[in-house]
Amino acid sequence: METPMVKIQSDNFSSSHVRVSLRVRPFLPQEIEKDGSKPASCISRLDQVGKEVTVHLKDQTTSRNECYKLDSFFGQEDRINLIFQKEVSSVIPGIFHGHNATVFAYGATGSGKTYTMQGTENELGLIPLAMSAILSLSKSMQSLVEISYYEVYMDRCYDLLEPKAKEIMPLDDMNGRVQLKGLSSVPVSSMDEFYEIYSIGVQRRKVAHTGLNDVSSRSHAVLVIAVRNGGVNGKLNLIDLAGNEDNKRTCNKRIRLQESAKINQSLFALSNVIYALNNNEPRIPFRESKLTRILQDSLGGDSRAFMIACLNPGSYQEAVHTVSLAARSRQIVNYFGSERRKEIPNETVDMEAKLRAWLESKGKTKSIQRMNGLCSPVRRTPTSLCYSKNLVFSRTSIKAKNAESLSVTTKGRKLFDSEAFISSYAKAANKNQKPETCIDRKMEDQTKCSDKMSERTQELDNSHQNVLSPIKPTSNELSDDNSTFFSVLDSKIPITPFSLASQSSKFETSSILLDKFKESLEEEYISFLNVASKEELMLLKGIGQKRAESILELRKSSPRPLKSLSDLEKIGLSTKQVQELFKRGARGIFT
Ligand SMILES: Nc1ncnc2c1ncn2[C@@H]1O[C@H](COP(=O)(O)OP(=O)(O)OP(=O)(O)O)[C@@H](O)[C@H]1O
Repeated sequence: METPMVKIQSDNFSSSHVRVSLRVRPFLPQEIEKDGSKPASCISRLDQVGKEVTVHLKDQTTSRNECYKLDSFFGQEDRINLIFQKEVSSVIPGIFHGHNATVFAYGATGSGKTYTMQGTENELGLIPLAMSAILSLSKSMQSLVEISYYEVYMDRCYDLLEPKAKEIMPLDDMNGRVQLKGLSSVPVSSMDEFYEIYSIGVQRRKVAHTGLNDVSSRSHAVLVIAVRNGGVNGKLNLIDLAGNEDNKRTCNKRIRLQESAKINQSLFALSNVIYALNNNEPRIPFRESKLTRILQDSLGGDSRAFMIACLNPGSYQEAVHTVSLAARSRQIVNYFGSERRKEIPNETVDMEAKLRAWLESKGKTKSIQRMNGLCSPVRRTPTSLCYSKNLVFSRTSIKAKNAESLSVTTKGRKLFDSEAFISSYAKAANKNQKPETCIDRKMEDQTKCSDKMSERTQELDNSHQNVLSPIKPTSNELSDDNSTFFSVLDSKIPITPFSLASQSSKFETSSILLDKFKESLEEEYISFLNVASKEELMLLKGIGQKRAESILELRKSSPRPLKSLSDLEKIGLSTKQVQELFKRGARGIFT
């Protein structure tokens, strides 16, 4: 097939910014009905606003829907050449000036990653298009071009062009740059030479995986095109990432489960790195996986990177999984005021998908099982919707930090305010009901919640403020003595109706009151853990730097990952430690 003339576009990358795009492949012949009708696509709508595109995903069977923002979108009819022209060609001149660049294809198994990167006989992929562009520039600039090809499997690197080579080791050189010790490279001066060498590597990769009785890519394949232009070296990494997998649906076992955990872990690490770069975070977690460590000199700084998230249009769950991680990678967090915040469009996020991605990345399958039990489909979406708004509210609330006190004071009210709880629970117990909080409202009807979300932001703020604003206790039961409350907190200590023995009705009221109080204190504690800064977390008794960091890391997977106390087990705590932590935290309010 003839190589087309490659036009080089102007650079649409901002400094350190990793662009993230979505590509949807067409339905395959086997996915089309016998009568020729195509299944409905999980992409229901696209909105282009300025330089961003909002992708709306819809599950045709349950009507669940989500939307995410990305840098660009390529539909079923768009050719790979268009992706190359719009997103990749602009990075190529920089390689000749010593800038590194990376292109990743990310997505579930069978979503079209290899198709997009390698192409077919009829359509060139991003790899041959990039190679061709680099070769033509190298001729005019009289520079040398070499390629290397390796794979990262189970967090280990293997050369695909030098079969006898040992494992490749990433090592830091004297300048602090990562060198891949043992990686071979082969000079290339024409497309024919390239195809000859590259196809050997592709074949080796296939053979290696046929040995594992598997046809899908379970390793990340990295093709490096290195350019030596005078005294300047630059390179382009073209990466066909291993397919992300939902272990719950694939029922992976043993080696497959381990592979899958490693794949998901490295993909999550990659997403963390991209997120950190796009948000100008001071620390970029390159060392979280072998893949990110290898790419350290090709991401960030003056490097350029582009992630293309590939999608099978027929799988809503996969789409949510892929797009949420892709969108999370590019999400740029700006801490702006409440006025601006109201302009944020209704954006729903699948917390479960994100949390699952995080858990899988950590290989925490037990937690996933437990989570599956906890999250019923009915509960999921409204929870996600309102939690995300709740987060927006709470973030504003915790801006003002009081390092002296656990109760973080902001605009004249307290977050995690015991007094307000005591008062509102005392009132509620008399009516034998729990006072309404923003958390109760999460359980509202899904559609209502979605439609009225912007209106509800203010409402939620108000309800939260009502519960949290300092009110003097009105009930005698809880005004001074917290001992009963603490015996309720400690499940091992039976509640002894000591002073209440003679007044059974008073005891019943108190008991209901305390149950509800404990329940809601737990909810508020969890809410606090979901939004507090590291410093605020460390003010809680039992939470030191390490635990605070683990909670923050968990929060990277979703804006509100903790829904109950048992979710704290996901940061590696035992059930006993969680109970102890909560008890100490709750006691801390009163001491
Ligand atoms: N844009 C496209 N047009 C037509 N067919 C496509 C397109 N993208 C993918 N396909 C077809 O879809 C199937 C899966 O694609 P591909 O092998 O590229 O997926 P993948 O994401 O690389 O999967 P894996 O992770 O298992 O390697 C292949 O049969 C491929 O030919």
